[in-house]
Amino acid sequence: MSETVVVVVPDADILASTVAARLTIRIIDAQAVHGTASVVLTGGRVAAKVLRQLRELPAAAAIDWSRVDLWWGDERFLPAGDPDRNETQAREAVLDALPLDPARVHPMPATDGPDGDDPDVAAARYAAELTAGGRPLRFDVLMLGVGEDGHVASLFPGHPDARATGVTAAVRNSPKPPPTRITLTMDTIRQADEVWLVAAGPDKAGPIGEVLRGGDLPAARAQGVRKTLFLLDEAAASKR
Ligand SMILES: O=C1O[C@H](COP(=O)(O)O)[C@@H](O)[C@H](O)[C@H]1O
Repeated sequence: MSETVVVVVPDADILASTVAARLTIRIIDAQAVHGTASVVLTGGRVAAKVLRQLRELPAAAAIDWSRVDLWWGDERFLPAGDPDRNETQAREAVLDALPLDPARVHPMPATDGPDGDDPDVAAARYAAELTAGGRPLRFDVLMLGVGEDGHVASLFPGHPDARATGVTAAVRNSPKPPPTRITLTMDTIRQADEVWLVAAGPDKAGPIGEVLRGGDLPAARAQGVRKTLFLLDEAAASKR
């Protein structure tokens, strides 16, 4: 039975530092239990703040970064290095400064990658990477930002691609730019041990309130196998 916990802290800066601290401990604990840790990163403003905080956290020195697998929950389908790519933002925030094993860093394909600008083939390539060698879809922690409309990853409310099945999906005509994206499906998100929904600011209060009241938004269906954690600042939690 999955547990849902709501944590509210005063503001976005404190949220970023507490999420970074939780992530650090979660990775250390996962490595103690099974040697490695698998983390799914999200894009968006609060995610970048969380990653930047990792740079400042003394406890992060206890992580063996060479045994961390990094995946992404969604990606804006743009050329490699584009500043709007979630990967680029994560690299700039902290990844480029960490002693990661490049073979364990798994960005979603870019439009100038091996499949060109075909998002279906790129999404299929990522699904194959996720399941390579019969690897089970299991993540220690999967972080998600929450859009003003209640989207998570690139699963937008009412959008047909949000109902995609399989491991990953290509998204076209996204209501939020850029229009073409790659995303984990909801089925894949729900394979994570822990799902963390991280939201800050008054613009997130409406969807967060709706989700916590059991509304029918993608963010309401994003639940972990063991735990679903809402990590909010007071503004985002103000319409609970
Ligand atoms: O486009 C995206 O937006 C959401 C939310 O971003 P935010 O800046 O409002 O926090 C993000 O979770 C997603 O990964 C990203 O592709």
